[in-house]
Amino acid sequence: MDITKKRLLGLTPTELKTVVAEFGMPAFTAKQITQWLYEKHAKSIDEMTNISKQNRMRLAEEYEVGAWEPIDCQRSIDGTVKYLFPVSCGEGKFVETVYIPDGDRATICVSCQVGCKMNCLFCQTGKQGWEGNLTVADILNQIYAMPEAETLTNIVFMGQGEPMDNLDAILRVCEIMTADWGYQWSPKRITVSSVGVRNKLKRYLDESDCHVAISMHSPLHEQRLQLMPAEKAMPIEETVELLRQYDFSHQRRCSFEYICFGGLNDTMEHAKAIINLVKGLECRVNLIRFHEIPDAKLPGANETRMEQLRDYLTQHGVFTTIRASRGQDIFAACGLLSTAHQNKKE
Ligand SMILES: C[S@@+](CC[C@H](N)C(=O)[O-])C[C@H]1O[C@@H](n2cnc3c(N)ncnc32)[C@H](O)[C@@H]1O
Ligand code: SF4
Repeated sequence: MDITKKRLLGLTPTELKTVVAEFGMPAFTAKQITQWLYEKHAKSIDEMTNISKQNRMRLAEEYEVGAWEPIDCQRSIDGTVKYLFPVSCGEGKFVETVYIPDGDRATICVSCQVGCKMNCLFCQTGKQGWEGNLTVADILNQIYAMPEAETLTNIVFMGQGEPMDNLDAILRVCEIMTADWGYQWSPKRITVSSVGVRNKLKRYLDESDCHVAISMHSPLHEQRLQLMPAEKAMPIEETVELLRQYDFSHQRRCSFEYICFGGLNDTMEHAKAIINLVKGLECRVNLIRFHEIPDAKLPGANETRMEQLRDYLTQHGVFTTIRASRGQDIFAACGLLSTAHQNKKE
């Protein structure tokens, strides 16, 4: 990691062509670098052995690959691993990234911001406040430099931050992950989660084929507003109305995340309102247990009511599952990520 150098990671073939042209190198060098980055996952310019030694040395004067290793990791008893990655959006800043193995699947939960502006009442990242947007290289690096990178089957943008608030970078990462010249992943393996942000969500839906997950948490305007200030700018009804304009009946999936707060948002009134809200939209609902955070006086999930909610919604045509809480013992579960402490320490 050399912060005085520019990073190749995150650049597209077109951008790499500009870079090599500036050095007076042949245009095909851009293709070679693209392959070293996104097919062979080289960690250093020196590994790019089909580029002449002299050109590698010239490139390395200004650039590095930019694969920055995690500086810390914590392991949960359930196999989940939480990494602490350095990022470039401000001195001494870090984000957390979670590796979640599950049978023959392995999911990475990626962060896109240091903290978050959205200030949801129940979220530890929200409590941190916003400290900066990650660059494309910072986001991609969490996948690139994760020790388990080769085993990954799925990516979820459900770590720190609101993806629609850093949309250019998110779209670029999705492009690199799915492009023929990139990782060549199917968009079906990537899910971007959002609270719903006006104009941005539409742009994401238009410009990407990856799945979308919307954090609903209440179908009722007043209650959602209390839990999530973002409801003011883009009410859940408007979000659903927008989603109705897209086709989720084939490859692309639309899901809603719903944290269960016992007695607060898991009643029959809520169940009926959810069914009414999503009527006619091809979607599924994921119920999540509330992972308690300090200073948020919200009730934990009631398991029985959660199961009743799941069954009622499913019986009424809204396929619903309960998401397993993973990595709770190392504060890696949904909504528990925060780097406020590490950032300050630095
Ligand atoms: C941390 S957010 C990041 C993605 C995006 N900002 C969003 O809100 O959808 C990922 C998911 O974690 C959920 N979450 C946040 N705080 C939580 C908590 N304390 N317990 C359980 N889930 C939580 C969010 O509502 C969201 O569905
Ligand atoms: S739940 Fe998502 S949008 Fe809300 S504060 Fe946390 S990270 Fe931000």
